[in-house]
Amino acid sequence: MIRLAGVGKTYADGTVAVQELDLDVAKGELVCLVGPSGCGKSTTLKMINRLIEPTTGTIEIDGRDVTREDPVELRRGIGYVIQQVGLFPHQKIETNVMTVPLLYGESKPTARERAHELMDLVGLDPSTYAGRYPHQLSGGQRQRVGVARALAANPPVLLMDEPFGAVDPVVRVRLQDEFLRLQRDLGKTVVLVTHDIDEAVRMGDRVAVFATGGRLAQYATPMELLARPADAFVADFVGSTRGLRRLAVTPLRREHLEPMDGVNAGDLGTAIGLDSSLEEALAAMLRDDRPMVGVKADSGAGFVGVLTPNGVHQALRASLADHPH
Ligand SMILES: Nc1ncnc2c1ncn2[C@@H]1O[C@H](COP(=O)(O)OP(=O)(O)OP(=O)(O)O)[C@@H](O)[C@H]1O
Repeated sequence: MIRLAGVGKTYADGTVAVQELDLDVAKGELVCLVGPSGCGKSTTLKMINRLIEPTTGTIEIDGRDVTREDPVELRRGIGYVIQQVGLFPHQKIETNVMTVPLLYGESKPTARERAHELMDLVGLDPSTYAGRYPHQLSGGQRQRVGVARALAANPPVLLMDEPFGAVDPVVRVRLQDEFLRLQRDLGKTVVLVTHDIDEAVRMGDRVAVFATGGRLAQYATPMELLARPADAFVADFVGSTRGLRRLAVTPLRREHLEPMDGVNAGDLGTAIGLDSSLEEALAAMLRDDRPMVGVKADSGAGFVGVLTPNGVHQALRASLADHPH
């Protein structure tokens, strides 16, 4: 869907922001670009929608060279979400979101209807928020408006630059979850820039780790990245606690459960679902202060087994085996 080949950017003052970058993003995939400050993440993103022109290489979207597209046309097919949402301060939220449909020649009533739909989609009740002004919203709510506006033209591609950067950590996680849920239905092709490795491994189908000087150090699934960092730079960047992070991206597996034989269901704490991560499983054991947690296929059903810390260990090891060198 998006293909960067040999892409480089050297700014006029000689700063090499990105060098020889090859990166492909499949249709419907969410890719996170992560790395320390100044490593060329935003520059890369802005080259995709031609806010910045590359010095070398080619960028294709759906097989079409973006440098040959009219930039205005190009950007219609690409939603762009930035940290400073860039809402018009003197216009109501509704009007802010309506801007894009109006731009496409929709009538006012249709544009308004579409704006309300989009507000609903991002969890802002139009009956409460349509008439408010940007300063009357929280940072998280403003961010949602930014996402709604970026989705207004129903673009197949979304570029997001630190979209959840301006909010506190709790709201941040909530926005991440909301966006992931939305993305499950929308299936956009998304490139998301973040400096936060936790955000990258939570959100990304694949994660591109950039090193200073715009070098792509590793491009892999979150699990691979955490289990097998490509070099010392990536290992350092994902941190010495990467084993803990792996818990969050490793699903529990039926084969690592132990049978219920001899376990009294009444002795178990709150059950977890078969679709839980190992992190959720361990969290449940710690919360309920039990040495095991009961697992159910769905909340109404009976137990399929119990997971113990030993099972967690087995599951982690098995996930490593899935990702050989
Ligand atoms: N217009 C410009 N002229 C010269 N150098 C620039 C320009 N814009 C960015 N740079 C430099 O290019 C490098 C990459 O910048 P970029 O904004 O892409 O990094 P980033 O990884 O997104 O950083 P951050 O996480 O801090 O936003 C930096 O060294 C930056 O100082």
